[in-house]
Amino acid sequence: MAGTSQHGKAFIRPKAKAHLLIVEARFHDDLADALLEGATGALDEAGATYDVVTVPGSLEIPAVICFALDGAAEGGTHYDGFVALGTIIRGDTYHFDIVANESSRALMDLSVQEAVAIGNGILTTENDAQAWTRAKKTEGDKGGFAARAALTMIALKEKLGAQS
Ligand SMILES: Nc1c(NC[C@H](O)[C@H](O)[C@H](O)CO)[nH]c(=O)[nH]c1=O
Ligand SMILES: CC(=O)[C@@H](O)COP(=O)(O)O
Repeated sequence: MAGTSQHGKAFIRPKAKAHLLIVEARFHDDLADALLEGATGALDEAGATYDVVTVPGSLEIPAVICFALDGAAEGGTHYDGFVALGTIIRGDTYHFDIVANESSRALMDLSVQEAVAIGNGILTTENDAQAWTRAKKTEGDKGGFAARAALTMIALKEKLGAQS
């Protein structure tokens, strides 16, 4: 995979034990298993705890994060950060662009408008082969990358004194 790197120096960890929500889209089931393995492996390694919510497709992921934020405001579980996992593989129609662009846009809107720590592990690929290279924990490990990115954002929120 071109430009593969673990970007180790970019990652930091929160001081306290963090609790995250992984929101995984299972549109491509086997790839979802691979992404989840990477993400949970990275969170376990960091000593973080997590819940997992499964949705049908990547377009559903941002709304679930909103539900969790609403739930926390109503006295439910508070999550320090979120990991979004999914795979979008180009088909024959414009649908790919909608799912890829809109899921990403909504995650970015949430992260900057609501100051939410999110790691985006939604793959957007031309074909299955590209997706597998990126999803496998032993190769691109984009699930693990997204989890480490979420932990880094939680740590940066802490460091900069933002409300958790
Ligand atoms: N084609 C892909 C989808 N499409 C499904 C949508 O995400 C959504 O579930 C549907 O429109 C119902 O609201 N999702 C993926 O994650 N990956 C795809 O390749
Ligand atoms: C995300 C997609 O493009 C795909 O799953 C849908 O395929 P198609 O555009 O051929 O309907």
